[in-house]
Amino acid sequence: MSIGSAAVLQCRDLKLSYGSVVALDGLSLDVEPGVMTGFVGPNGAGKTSTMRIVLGVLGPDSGTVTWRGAPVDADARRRFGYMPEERGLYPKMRVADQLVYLARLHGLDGTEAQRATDDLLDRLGIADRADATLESLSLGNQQRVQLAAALVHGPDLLVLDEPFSGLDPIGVDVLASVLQEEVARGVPVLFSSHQLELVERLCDRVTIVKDGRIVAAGPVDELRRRDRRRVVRIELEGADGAGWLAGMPGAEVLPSRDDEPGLLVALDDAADPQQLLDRARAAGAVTHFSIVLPTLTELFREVVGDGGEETAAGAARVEERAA
Ligand SMILES: Nc1ncnc2c1ncn2[C@@H]1O[C@H](COP(=O)(O)OP(=O)(O)OP(=O)(O)O)[C@@H](O)[C@H]1O
Repeated sequence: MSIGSAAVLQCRDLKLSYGSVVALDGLSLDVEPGVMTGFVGPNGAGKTSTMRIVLGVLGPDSGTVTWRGAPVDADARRRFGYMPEERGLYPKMRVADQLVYLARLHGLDGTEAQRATDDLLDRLGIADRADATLESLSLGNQQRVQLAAALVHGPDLLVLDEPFSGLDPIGVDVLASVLQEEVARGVPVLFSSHQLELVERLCDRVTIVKDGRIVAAGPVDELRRRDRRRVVRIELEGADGAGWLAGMPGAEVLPSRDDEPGLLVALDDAADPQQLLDRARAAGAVTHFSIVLPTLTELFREVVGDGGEETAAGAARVEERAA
């Protein structure tokens, strides 16, 4: 995996078990300044556990977390912004009041706290809800307040557990642009998500976790380019479906993509694109044949899929090449 020397936050060899359940199995993770890092993986892979350890909500069984080269202590953590999965603001308290309260807990004086609150509610498009109780807001607007709570003290690092879940496209855009502003100020952002198209669109880097270990990490485009599989896009006249591909070794038909018409076929190391073209020609008139990059979703399916040894080997190769 890629271990960047510029990383400000470094998790090394984190191990954590809940009783007999191994949640983290030697997980190492880097977060660099001014970089948006997507933290993705299947349900139960260990994302929330990692984030809780970074924020000191949980202690690991072993392993270290350092911030700017030193072990993370309470002072450093006060400078972190965290949006936990379990959310946890006060439902009956007015939105602005609780943001001011949280900012003051983090050491801002009354004027600064009020200014930061007004500014954030404005940036997040909910200034008109400042005097409403949290519970009276729609879920999407409550989520915006949760992000405001993570940001109100001007943190040095943002760690966000599924900040986009349940948001409509406008809510996604609002949150995304606020996060991009933070990244532009140099604040590293680490967020978990199952919305891989969104991660691909927003993130500079992605870290993929499976079974408590990182299986791929690096710049999104680099991981896509370095995937061991080639994805071929074929347009074929005179043949329906993909029956003509049946039995070709190392070839797998992928789900269609909105932005790429035709048939998408992933070829592994052993498969020969020339053989694919020959077969296509035998089946009909080939009007298009090109190599396209896999999407993050396709890459994710490959490295975390339940394909047994072959998939694990593929994951190791992606990891190796990203190093
Ligand atoms: N409090 C707990 N007690 C027992 N097991 C737990 C506890 N919290 C998490 N686990 C287990 O630890 C593993 C990692 O869970 P974790 O919540 O970190 O994964 P995740 O990647 O955040 O999952 P998701 O995408 O579903 O939120 C899972 O097997 C989970 O069932």
